[in-house]
Amino acid sequence: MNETSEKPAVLVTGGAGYIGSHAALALLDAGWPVIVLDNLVTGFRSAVPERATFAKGDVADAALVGGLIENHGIKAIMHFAGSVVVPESVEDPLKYYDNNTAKSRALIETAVSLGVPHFIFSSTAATYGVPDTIPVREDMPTVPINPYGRSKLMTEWMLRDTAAAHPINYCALRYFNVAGADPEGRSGQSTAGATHLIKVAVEAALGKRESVAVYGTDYDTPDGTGVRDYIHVGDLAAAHVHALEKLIADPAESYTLNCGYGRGFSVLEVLDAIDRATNKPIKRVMEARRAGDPDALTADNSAILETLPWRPKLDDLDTIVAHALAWERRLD
Ligand SMILES: NC(=O)c1ccc[n+]([C@@H]2O[C@H](COP(=O)([O-])OP(=O)(O)OC[C@H]3O[C@@H](n4cnc5c(N)ncnc54)[C@H](O)[C@@H]3O)[C@@H](O)[C@H]2O)c1
Ligand SMILES: O=c1ccn([C@@H]2O[C@H](COP(=O)(O)OP(=O)(O)O[C@H]3O[C@H](CO)[C@@H](O)[C@H](O)[C@H]3O)[C@@H](O)[C@H]2O)c(=O)[nH]1
Repeated sequence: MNETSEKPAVLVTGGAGYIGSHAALALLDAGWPVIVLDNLVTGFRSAVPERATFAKGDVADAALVGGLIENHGIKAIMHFAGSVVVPESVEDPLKYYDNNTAKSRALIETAVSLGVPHFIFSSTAATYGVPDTIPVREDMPTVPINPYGRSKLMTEWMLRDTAAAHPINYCALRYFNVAGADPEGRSGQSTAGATHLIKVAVEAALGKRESVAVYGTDYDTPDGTGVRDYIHVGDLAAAHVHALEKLIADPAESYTLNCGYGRGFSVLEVLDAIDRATNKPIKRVMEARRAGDPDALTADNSAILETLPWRPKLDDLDTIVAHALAWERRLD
């Protein structure tokens, strides 16, 4: 029996990027044919798995997207394509409202017009802003504090309203802090000029940066540095495959789910883990707080655990760091 031929192809936008390339691998491993659509603005052609079909282009190009949907019999879209740098969204908000909001609207419209029944969206914990209490639940207020978070929240709203009006269901996955790399070394984060803590710190550990800035040591946390819920990109990719299966099984239901482990690590704990892994201390430079950073942000993940058969398998900080380091070494 050929498992692959039984499953319809999935359109993965942003599949040449960090998280999308891991999701493409997870889909292929589970027997789903994958069509990657990416304009390579921040992604890499080499990150697209060999077993996937690649189309270079923009998610707002309705003729291109429509052709892919019709030619490949697409029944589900996983939408990772977007702009992801929070400080840049403050400096250039219209770029974010264009690439994340307006272009998502165009993609959703193409999906609806061609009857694509399922849509999975990369949302973010940034939709919560600075929550009053942690761990944060999906039904708590969404008050984003930057254009990036607002650009993503608006797309969640468009999906909610569209699913109420048209025969399409969706799953918005709100990622917490994504880190690590494919355990088999097939993909990882190659982003140029990355700002994410674990990526920056493994670059420093391997001598690609002088030091790591610790942004703020006076937060209301046990050691004074910011606390975040780091989720391994492999577990996150697996959650997408489960979400797809759930949308197909329950076509009348849509979901908004936190993707995190429900526990946090401080900046210093992350740097300690990397020091342990390399047996060499990274140079730390204590700096002022970065604007807009909450003290602590962790996920209440009971909804995803109740809704999907997803279970974390790589939820260990040392594992996340080891895989991030292994990928960073391969980039040399
Ligand atoms: N990295 C994180 O910690 C994190 C956290 C929460 C949410 N997210 C979301 O996850 C998604 C993927 O993020 P990532 O970290 O993999 O970023 P990334 O930059 O590595 O990937 C984004 C990909 O989308 C492509 N792209 C951008 N605009 C496009 C367009 N208009 N048409 C076609 N392709 C386009 C880029 O070339 C790139 O390959 C984003 O939507 C992001 O907002 C990421
Ligand atoms: O060089 C650095 C980078 C970060 N940090 C701190 O490390 C923590 C994590 O920061 P970072 O890795 O930049 O992630 P966040 O700012 O928490 O935001 C990420 O996680 C969000 C979800 O929570 C996503 O929406 C965003 O896209 C993504 O940038 C924060 O306390 C930062 O202040 C440092 O101290 N030094």
